[in-house]
Amino acid sequence: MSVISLPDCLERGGGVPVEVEPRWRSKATEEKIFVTVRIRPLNAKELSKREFSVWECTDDKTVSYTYNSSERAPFPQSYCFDKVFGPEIATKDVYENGAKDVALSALSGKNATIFAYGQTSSGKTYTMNGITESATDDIFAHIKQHDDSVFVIKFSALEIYNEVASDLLNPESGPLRLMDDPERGTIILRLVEKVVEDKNHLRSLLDLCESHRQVGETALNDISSRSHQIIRLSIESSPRLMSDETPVKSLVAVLNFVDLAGSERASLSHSDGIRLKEGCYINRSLLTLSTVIRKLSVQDELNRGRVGHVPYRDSKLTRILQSSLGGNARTAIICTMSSSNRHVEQTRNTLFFALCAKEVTNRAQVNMVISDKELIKQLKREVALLEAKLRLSTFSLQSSSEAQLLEKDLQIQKMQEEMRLALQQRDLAQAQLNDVLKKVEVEQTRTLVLSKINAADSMLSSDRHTYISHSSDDSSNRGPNSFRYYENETKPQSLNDSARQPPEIVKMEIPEKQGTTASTVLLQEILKLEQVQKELAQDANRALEAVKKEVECLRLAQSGSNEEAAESVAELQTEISEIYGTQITGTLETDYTITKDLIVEESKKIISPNDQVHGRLENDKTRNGEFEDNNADLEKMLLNMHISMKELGLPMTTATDVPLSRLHINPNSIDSQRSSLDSNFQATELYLEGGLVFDVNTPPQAEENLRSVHAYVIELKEKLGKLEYQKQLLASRVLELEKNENLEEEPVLNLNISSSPDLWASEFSMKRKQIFELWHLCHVSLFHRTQFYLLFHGDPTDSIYIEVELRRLLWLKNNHQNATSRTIGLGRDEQIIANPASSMRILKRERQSLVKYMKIGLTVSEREKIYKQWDVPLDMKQRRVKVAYSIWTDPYNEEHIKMSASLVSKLVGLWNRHGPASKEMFQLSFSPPSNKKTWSGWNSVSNRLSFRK
Ligand SMILES: Nc1ncnc2c1ncn2[C@@H]1O[C@H](COP(=O)(O)OP(=O)(O)OP(=O)(O)O)[C@@H](O)[C@H]1O
Repeated sequence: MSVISLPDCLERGGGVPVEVEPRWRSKATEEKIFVTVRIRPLNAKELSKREFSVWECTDDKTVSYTYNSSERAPFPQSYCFDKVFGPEIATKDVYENGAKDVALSALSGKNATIFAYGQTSSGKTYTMNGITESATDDIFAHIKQHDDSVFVIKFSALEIYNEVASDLLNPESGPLRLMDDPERGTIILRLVEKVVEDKNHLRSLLDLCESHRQVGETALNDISSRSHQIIRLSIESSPRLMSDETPVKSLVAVLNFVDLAGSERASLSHSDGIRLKEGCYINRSLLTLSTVIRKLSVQDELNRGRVGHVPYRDSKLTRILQSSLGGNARTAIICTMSSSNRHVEQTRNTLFFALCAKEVTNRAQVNMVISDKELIKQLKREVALLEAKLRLSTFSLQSSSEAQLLEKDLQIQKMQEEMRLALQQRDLAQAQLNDVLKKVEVEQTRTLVLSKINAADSMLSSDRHTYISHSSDDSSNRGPNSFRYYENETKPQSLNDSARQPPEIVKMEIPEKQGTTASTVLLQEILKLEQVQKELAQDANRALEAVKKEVECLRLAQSGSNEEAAESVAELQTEISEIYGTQITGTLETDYTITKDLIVEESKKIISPNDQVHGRLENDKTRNGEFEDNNADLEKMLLNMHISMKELGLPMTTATDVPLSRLHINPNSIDSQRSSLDSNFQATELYLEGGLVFDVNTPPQAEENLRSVHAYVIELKEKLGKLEYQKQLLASRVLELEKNENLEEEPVLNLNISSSPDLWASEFSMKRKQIFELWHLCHVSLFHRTQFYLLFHGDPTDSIYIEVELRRLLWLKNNHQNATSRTIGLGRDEQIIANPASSMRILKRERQSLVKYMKIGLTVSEREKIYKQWDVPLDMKQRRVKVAYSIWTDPYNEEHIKMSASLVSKLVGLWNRHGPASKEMFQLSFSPPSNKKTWSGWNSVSNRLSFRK
């Protein structure tokens, strides 16, 4: 326990400490010195001398001079204080209202000082005795009420007489020495301090001190105090603990009761000698006190918060009361005064002192003494608190740094994002620029293509118009009876509708200007078209290869032994099947299935066991084994060839379906893609074989590819047409073999092909004229004539076809001459073509069809042009009938034949776009096969000829 106890003090310093140094103090509380004024009533002596009262309390805080008061008086007439007690106020009330609150502060650890100031005989001792008694009573009452705490009250007393401090409990100890301690203030050495046991003990001590105090008789006071007396109670309080426990902390405070000696005038007090000397010391010390108070008050007003020089050391009184005057204590001053008119001047001095004291500010603190252990704990807590504050500040600093780093990172990320967006914008701008450049390039290309197309369009305008008119005409115009040779008959039930539908032109219409369309879309479409063209070229190459092989088959069949030819043909046919086996997909497969059945059926008709021809062949077997084998090989070859051609897809399906199927193009997808094309391009069309329509605005390279493929397909079809015609040749060969059934040698086709081109040219011209005459005599189909005429122009490779046609016609002419007898044993077709009447009916029906086609397929101007060409008056009735019955009527007029073929081909769709009829521009197609033929030409193959609308 670090509480400085009395024994410790004695041992340590050999004296009695007048002040206990606390180890801990609370925050100071500033307050003014509590100043009150008490007016003593006139005593008997004063009354006897006819003195009278000139002061009175105008209220509880104001004392006023009441005698001859004048505004012109040099002194204030009224003085205000914290409290003013009149003559009738008891000391107890003065304590309660002017000292108790300050006195009891000592119980809560605050130093307290209560002293009385006034002239001699004004009632200071009288008042302070009562205050001390009341305070001690209250203190002990408090102790009694707070038994949870332990209180230690220590009593000490001293007086300052003639500026000598003496211990009132031990007056023989001599003058007390004062010592200044920087921390503890003024220490009174060897001052006896006694622990107060109880209230009585305290009273006895007080009595003891009173007995030791210096008093003397003066004129003003019989028992005049000639010294300044300081009664000090040191009060320590701590929580009550167990007996073996040491209190952790305690409150320590001192309570000073100061009874000053009264200022006096020697003239009034009649002091002399010792009394005068005492009076001088008293007045001097009081003057110092007044000076300190005045200094403190003035300094407090002018230099608030700053401590200037205060002459505490000028007197022992002020040195001892230093802490109570502007220091760590609560102070209450009771200024006593007599209301007698005789002491007005002294009273004014007292009031002036009181006014100054009222301005002095004290800073009282709670004084606490704590144990070393608790002190260590307290220090540790303070250290921990400081460390926490340090860490907090460090953390705040780090947090601030981290926050700054995070902010920098965010700024970097933001800048990076902005940079990325900027790059995107740059790329987008670059892409837009590229688009613009491409668009310009495409526009230039389009302009170039349009110029080319316009040039070509002038040539093709009539042709295109034909197609467009077919395509755009109201279906009612064509009607179910239009443009088919089987309309008037029962339609074949085995065919699906799509296979029997007239070929539709897939019109790739480019929408009119619809605003800006991305040029990239157009480029993509062009690339797609180029890809399609490549695929078409590949298919065409395969088709060419197959056709070559078929031609080789035929040639092998025409030369060498029959057995070797049959084997070679079989092998080649297998290869052809393999070539096309992987090409037919999608819709073509459906067509292929249907067509295949029809082919088989048709082939069976050709070589049917029930067929009369076949029957005759069967009979021939029995007569000639070699001929039997030969006929069988021929039949197989015919069948295989027919199947192969069907598998090619080109001749056995509609002209429109084949290319789309083989190109794997879905018309719907074309429409959808077409709709996305740039509307800036004018809607024009380029018609290709099979009804596929290509955009004429394709780039030059694409257009060139298209034309190349177009020509190639035409060539393929031409070759296929020749193959078909070869079949006719072989069929006629069969008939010829039947006719020459008595021949023992194998019927070998002797074609006598001229080796010299010049000889062949003249031979071709001669034989073709024969063919023209025979066509006319045998009433051969106009369509067949047209087809043959447009297909063969005298190439050396055409010799075989010319020869076959000529022999067939000769055979037919002979049959016509013996029509009645020769029809027996022939097939239905053969019976028809062998019958001149039937041929004539067929021919008439063809002419009637042409009349109808001229109305449907031609414009008025085109018809008028034809009328002029055929010398038909425009005002003539039935002009179309006249034309239809004029064509193919003069077998000896080359120009007439040329005009006839041109007109028929135009009407039925075999249009020659580039001037004179040529094989390249001849478009051969086959109508859907029919189980029940409604019309028959002069052979079964030509009967299937269909024409484009
Ligand atoms: N308020 C009072 N009511 C009645 N009598 C009083 C009062 N105050 C003082 N007296 C009487 O006046 C006389 C002088 O009082 P007291 O001794 O207390 O004065 P003092 O100021 O202490 O004088 P000194 O300074 O000379 O010691 C005493 O007889 C006292 O009983």
